[in-house]
Amino acid sequence: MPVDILTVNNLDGGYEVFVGKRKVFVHAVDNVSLTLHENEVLGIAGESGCGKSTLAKMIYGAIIPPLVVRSGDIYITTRNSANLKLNRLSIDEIRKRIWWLEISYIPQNSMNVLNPLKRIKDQFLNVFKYHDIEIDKEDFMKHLREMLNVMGLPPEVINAYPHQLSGGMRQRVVIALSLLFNPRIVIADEPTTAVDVVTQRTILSLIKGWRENNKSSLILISHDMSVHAYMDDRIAIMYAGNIVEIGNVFEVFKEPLHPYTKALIDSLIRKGDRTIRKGLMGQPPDLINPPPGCRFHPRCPFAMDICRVKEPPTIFLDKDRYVKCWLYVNTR
Ligand SMILES: Nc1ncnc2c1ncn2[C@@H]1O[C@H](COP(=O)(O)OP(=O)(O)OP(=O)(O)O)[C@@H](O)[C@H]1O
Repeated sequence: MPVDILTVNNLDGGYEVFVGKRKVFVHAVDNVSLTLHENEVLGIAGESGCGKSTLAKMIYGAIIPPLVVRSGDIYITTRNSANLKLNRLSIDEIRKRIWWLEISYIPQNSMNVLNPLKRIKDQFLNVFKYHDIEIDKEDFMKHLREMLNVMGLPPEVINAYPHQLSGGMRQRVVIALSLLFNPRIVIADEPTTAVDVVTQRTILSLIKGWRENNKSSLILISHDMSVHAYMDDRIAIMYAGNIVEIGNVFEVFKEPLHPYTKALIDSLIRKGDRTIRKGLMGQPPDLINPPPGCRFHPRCPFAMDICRVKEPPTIFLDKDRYVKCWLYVNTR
């Protein structure tokens, strides 16, 4: 039985913003529940704007206005086996006890987060200072060289400034920084979208290798289904703030249940196939005013009357596989 190290229960939230003088709520994460197992890659897939990054920020505890969490709980089991309710901790406790040590976050476009005025070694040193961790200079340099090596970077990078490195190298430096203290959980938000495909493959392989060696868990956010096919153990499919399907990646690719999952998989280009892939018709809904019933119904080729008025229930096939769709009610 896999051990759950992170549990998200009915998490709900979004952005409180003004449209003109009117305050509105962008409901980006709608009642999401999921678990993350020890030593696994859980992918989160879905079109741009479906709430993947918002969910990641909420799990990480980076709740900065206008983002608000309206309800739900997040539990984490730390490396010393403490069970913590993350959303009960103050931001200071999260900073000191959780970030970098238990959970690291690689944000979107992270190659741009490095301080342009500081050499790479000083950026690593800052993380030690931030956590009040004293380290002998020689041990620090040794650890730094090791971390850069894990990410396939030469030792010369230590003394470089960010502008002296290519985009792919900066990206790998940021990933090495996030792995500095061997966190139990890494959340990587589109870690390779800003780099070319060859660099993308290299970076994904390096992350994969590091994770397998350290037996850490990875939440991997990407809109690219081929990245998920390569990296994931389980995959969660997100649509308009909901997780509409979750399951073992092989099972989901072999037998997708939700019509949205089917559409995402059908849009993948396959070797030797020269036909133009049909994209999914229509646009994701406005999350200020999402459609009633199933949020996917306006684009769903199988929509029934009930889908237009009532939110579908979550149907569990087993503990780790569920689908949120009326098509499966009374049929399984
Ligand atoms: N700071 C913000 N203020 C208001 N709305 C926001 C903010 N950030 C994101 N949103 C909205 O929240 C919704 C979910 O966005 P989110 O970035 O989480 O989606 P995503 O699936 O990660 O997409 P992408 O991959 O394009 O970032 C979108 O409608 C987006 O416009």
